[in-house]
Amino acid sequence: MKKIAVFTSGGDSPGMNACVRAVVRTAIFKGLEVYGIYRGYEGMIDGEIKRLQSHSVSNIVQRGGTVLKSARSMEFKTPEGRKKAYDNLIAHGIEGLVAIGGDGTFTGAKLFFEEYGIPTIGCPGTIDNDLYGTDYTIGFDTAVNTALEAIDKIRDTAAAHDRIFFIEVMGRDAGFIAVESGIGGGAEFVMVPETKTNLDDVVKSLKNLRKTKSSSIIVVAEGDEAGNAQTVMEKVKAKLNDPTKDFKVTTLGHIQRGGNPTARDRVLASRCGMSAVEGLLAGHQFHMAGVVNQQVVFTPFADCIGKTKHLIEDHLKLMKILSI
Ligand SMILES: Nc1ncnc2c1ncn2[C@@H]1O[C@H](COP(=O)(O)OP(=O)(O)OP(=O)(O)O)[C@@H](O)[C@H]1O
Ligand SMILES: O=P(O)(O)OC[C@H]1O[C@](O)(CO)[C@@H](O)[C@@H]1O
Repeated sequence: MKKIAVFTSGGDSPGMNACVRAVVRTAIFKGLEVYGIYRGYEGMIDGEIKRLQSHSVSNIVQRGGTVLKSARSMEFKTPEGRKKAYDNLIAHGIEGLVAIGGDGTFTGAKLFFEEYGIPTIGCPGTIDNDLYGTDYTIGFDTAVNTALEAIDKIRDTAAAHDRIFFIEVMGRDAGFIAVESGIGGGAEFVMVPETKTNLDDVVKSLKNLRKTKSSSIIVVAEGDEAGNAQTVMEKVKAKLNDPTKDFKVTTLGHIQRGGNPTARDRVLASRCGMSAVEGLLAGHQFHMAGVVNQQVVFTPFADCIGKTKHLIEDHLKLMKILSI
């Protein structure tokens, strides 16, 4: 293998740049030519492919977002789009790919490999942490810390005004950000898509808490089956039916996706990037390079997207015990 390309796809996540840098520098170290594909699969289809040198990735390890840009490409979901992408890769002589993204990115990569046979290694780049085959995804730690900082600040107002705050964090299908920011931020309740929320329990717990605490923080993952933070707040407010209580909703939104990556994310990203190139050279073809129990592990895309990564049981237990 002489020429490889790297791209970032799906939602950007802090640490993607550190990962790109590691891919580029490892590839050069190993004597390979390395190319950057801009705007994910969209750029693969449009032929936005440029040779990268070591200096192309200088001064990016500390930056959020992605210098290669990202996109959600509808065209890549079509056979015609994928054929165009393949033709562009062949025109550039690219023999291997490193895809940095989440489960959607790996779903596309698996299909593309099955159709065209270009070896592809994935790096887990998503703030959601919802990928099987790695303990943590690149960007998750930064996102949790951003959410935590916001929760700490909101708590000041909640306490000063005796308010009940519903704080919405990201996670369409996964509650990892909600649970870890909830534990770290001392939330009274966390609502996540993985477990069914009984709103009567929330109300009961708020009533009990009122005897000892005058303010409360409830962290709601955006994909909770009971609804988003606004919907949940309205339902709980109606059930609690206490006009003396002041309810507020804060949606943290995309602030969680940006910012300088934490040390943990930079190290994880660098390690996954290096391992992806080593994996390609070792003959892996449709695997994600993740880190499990401190060790690099190559997991087939089919498992990364097909198997469920469960929330840590102890974290859920902690939420119950610590919020009394
Ligand atoms: N079934 C599929 N077939 C082909 N390509 C796909 C498929 N699913 C996703 N993709 C491609 O992968 C891209 C990235 O997927 P998606 O937008 O779901 O983000 P992601 O990788 O899951 O990241 P995040 O977790 O941050 O949202 C899609 O825009 C699309 O181009
Ligand atoms: O920026 P977009 O495309 O609206 O995507 C938002 C989604 O992306 C994520 O940040 C990562 O998958 C989710 O948590 C969130 O629901």
